[in-house]
Amino acid sequence: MSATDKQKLLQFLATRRSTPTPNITSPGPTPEELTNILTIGLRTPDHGKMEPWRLMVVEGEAKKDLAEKLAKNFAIEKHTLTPKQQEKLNQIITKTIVDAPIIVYVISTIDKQSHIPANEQFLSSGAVCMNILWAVNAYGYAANWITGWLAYSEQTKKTIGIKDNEEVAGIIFIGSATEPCEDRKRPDLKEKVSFWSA
Ligand SMILES: Cc1cc2nc3c(=O)[nH]c(=O)nc-3n(C[C@H](O)[C@H](O)[C@H](O)COP(=O)(O)O)c2cc1C
Repeated sequence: MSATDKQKLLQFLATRRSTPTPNITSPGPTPEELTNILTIGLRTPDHGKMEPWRLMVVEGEAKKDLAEKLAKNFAIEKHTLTPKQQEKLNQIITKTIVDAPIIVYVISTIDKQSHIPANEQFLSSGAVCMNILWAVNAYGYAANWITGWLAYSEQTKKTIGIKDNEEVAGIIFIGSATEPCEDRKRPDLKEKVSFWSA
């Protein structure tokens, strides 16, 4: 890799950021780009080569079906959420799901009998989510990784076909940003990094 390419790559790594879900709209990746994004997503560290994850893509008409089913579940379960959570979810169910061209569910498939700890299997799914964000952003598209009720509602898990040994690690909304977004406050290395000494 040339020095210029390295600089460009490092600049990308240093500045990549998510886009708020209400600001994600069309266009999204082409089918070929999506295949590359998901391939990069699954090129992920995985203790024991277990591949303890699967991906479910929701796009096109399927998003409308999902939005309708989620709206029904939400009506039943929303009393368990704070007013602020309800407002945010309502926006996602009624608008963002329809606006964002592609939604990817990253599902952790945990083998509890394995000698690889369950939390390591789940961590690998987190790495898949992060890799998908890198790949989406590298193509110049916008994305956001969310969970909350959409990932944890028992009724919704049934709706989308999450099995007993599975958990949703992330729901990645993918598309283009309606407007440039400000970066958020980033961690202070002095607070977060220490150097161990005996
Ligand atoms: C596991 C996980 C779950 C998240 N769930 C939500 C969520 O439900 N709602 C939300 O507004 N943000 C959620 N976030 C935060 C968003 O992804 C946020 O946009 C992100 O932290 C921004 O960081 P970035 O700009 O470095 O990508 C979650 C983040 C992670 C890692």
